[in-house]
Amino acid sequence: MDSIIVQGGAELRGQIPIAGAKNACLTLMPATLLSEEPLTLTNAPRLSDIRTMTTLLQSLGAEVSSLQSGKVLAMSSHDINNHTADYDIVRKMRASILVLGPMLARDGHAIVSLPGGCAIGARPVDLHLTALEAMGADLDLRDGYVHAKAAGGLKGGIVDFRFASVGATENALMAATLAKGTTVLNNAAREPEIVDLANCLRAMGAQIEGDGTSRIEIQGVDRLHGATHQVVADRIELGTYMLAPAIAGGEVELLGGSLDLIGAFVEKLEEAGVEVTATENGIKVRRKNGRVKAVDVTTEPFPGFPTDLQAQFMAMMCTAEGSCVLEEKIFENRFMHAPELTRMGANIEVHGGTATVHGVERLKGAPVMATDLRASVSLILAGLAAEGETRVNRVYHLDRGYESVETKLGACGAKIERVKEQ
Ligand SMILES: CC(=O)N[C@H]1[C@@H](OP(=O)(O)OP(=O)(O)OC[C@H]2O[C@@H](n3ccc(=O)[nH]c3=O)[C@H](O)[C@@H]2O)O[C@H](CO)[C@@H](O)[C@@H]1O
Ligand SMILES: C=C(OP(=O)(O)O)C(=O)O
Repeated sequence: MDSIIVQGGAELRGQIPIAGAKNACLTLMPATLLSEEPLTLTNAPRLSDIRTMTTLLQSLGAEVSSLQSGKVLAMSSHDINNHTADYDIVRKMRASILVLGPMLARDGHAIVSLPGGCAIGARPVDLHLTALEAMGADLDLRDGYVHAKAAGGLKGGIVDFRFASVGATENALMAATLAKGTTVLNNAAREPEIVDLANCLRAMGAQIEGDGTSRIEIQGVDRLHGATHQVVADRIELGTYMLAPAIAGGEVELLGGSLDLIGAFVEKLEEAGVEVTATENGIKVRRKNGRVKAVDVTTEPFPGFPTDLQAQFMAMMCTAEGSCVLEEKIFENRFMHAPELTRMGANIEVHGGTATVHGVERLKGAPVMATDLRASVSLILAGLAAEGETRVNRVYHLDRGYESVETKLGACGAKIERVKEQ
C-alpha cells in the first residue's frame, strides 16, 4: 500500500480547490435506484469510495458511467435485476447500506449485507431498520443480511429517531419518496448532505419539506423522474485544508468553500487565533504570528463541531499554547490518531471519549500508521509543521476520502510526495 512522505517546515501559500462531498455523493448515487430514468451528478469527487459505490450499483443492474475524468457520474437504473447487495462489496464501505431504502421502495424487496463495525466504532444500523419498519417493511436478519420485504409497497409512517442519525435519515428519506401517503421524520439529521439529498430528490419529482430542520415531511409520489444535480462542496475537505495553513503557517485560499457549511468549526479556529475571511471565491485562512491557542472542542451533530474534523483539529492542538480537552460524542473509538501523534512528540492522554492535549512547542517527524480516513489526514497535517520527515504508512483510507492530497498541498508549497508500494 502507498505511503505519503512529508518534510515539515514549509509555509503554505496558494489556493486549493474543494471537491464535491464524499458523504453527499455516496448518498446521492443510490438515489438513482429510485427511478427508471437517468440521474446525472456533477461535481463528483474522484475517490475510491465512489468507485466502490459504482461497483455496488452496477452489481444491482444499474449503468454508471464516469465522465470528465470522474467529475460527472451518469447513472441509469432502468431495471434492478439483482436485489442482493453482497457482503464482499458492502463490507468495504458503510454507505452501501443506503441502497436498502431505495430498492425496497421501488420494488418491494431487497437483501443487503449488514455493514458491520469499523475502525472508529460499532456503527449499528438499527435506526435505519426501525425507520423502514415504521413504513411497513417486514425485516428479517439472517446470515449477516437484512432481508426486507414490503408486499404492496411501503406506506407513509411516523418515524421518531432516538438519535439524529445521518445515514438513517438518508435511507428513510429516500424510501419515503415512493411510499404511499405521508411520512414524517422526527429528530431527523440536519447535516448539509441531507439538504443536498433532498434537493436532488425534489429535482427528481419528490415532495419533501423541512430538510435542514429536525422534522422532515415527505408526501410519497408514484414515480420519480430523471434529473441532473450538482454535489454540494465537501465541508470536511474544506475544514481539513483550512487547518493546513493554521498548522504549517502561511495563507491559503480554499476555492468553492462556504462558511455556512462549517460555522462551529470556524468559531473554534478563530478562538485558537487563526484568521478566517470569506472571499469572492471561497475562504481565506491565515495563521497570525506565534503559536495557536489551546481550545476545547466537543463533537456534535450538525450544526455542532463535526466528528469528521476532530482528528485534524487535534493535530493543530498538539502544538498549541496550553492544554485542551477534545470530547468525541459521536463515535466511541475515534482517537486512534492519538497514539500516532504521540509518536511524533505530542502529549495526549485519552480516557474513554475524552482526549486531553497538552501543547508542545514542536512535533518531530516519525514513521506513523494511518488507521482510518480522518486519522490519516491528521497525521499528514501534523507532518507539515513537524521537524524532519514524517512517513504516513498505509494510506488506503486516505484515498477513500481525499482526492490527490499530495497535489493539492504540494501546489501550496508543502514538501509532500506519494511513494507507491508494489
Ligand atoms: C451525527 C454524525 O455526526 N454523523 C456522522 C456519521 O454519519 P453516519 O450516518 O455514519 O452515522 P450516524 O449519524 O448514523 O451515527 C451517529 C451515531 O448514531 C449511532 N447509530 C447510528 C445508526 C444506527 O442505526 N444506530 C445507531 O446507534 C452510531 O453508532 C453513532 O454513535 O459518520 C459520517 C462519517 O464519519 C459523518 O459524516 C456524519 O456526520
Ligand atoms: C468515517 C467516514 O466515512 P465512512 O462513514 O464512509 O466510514 C468519514 O467520512 O469520515
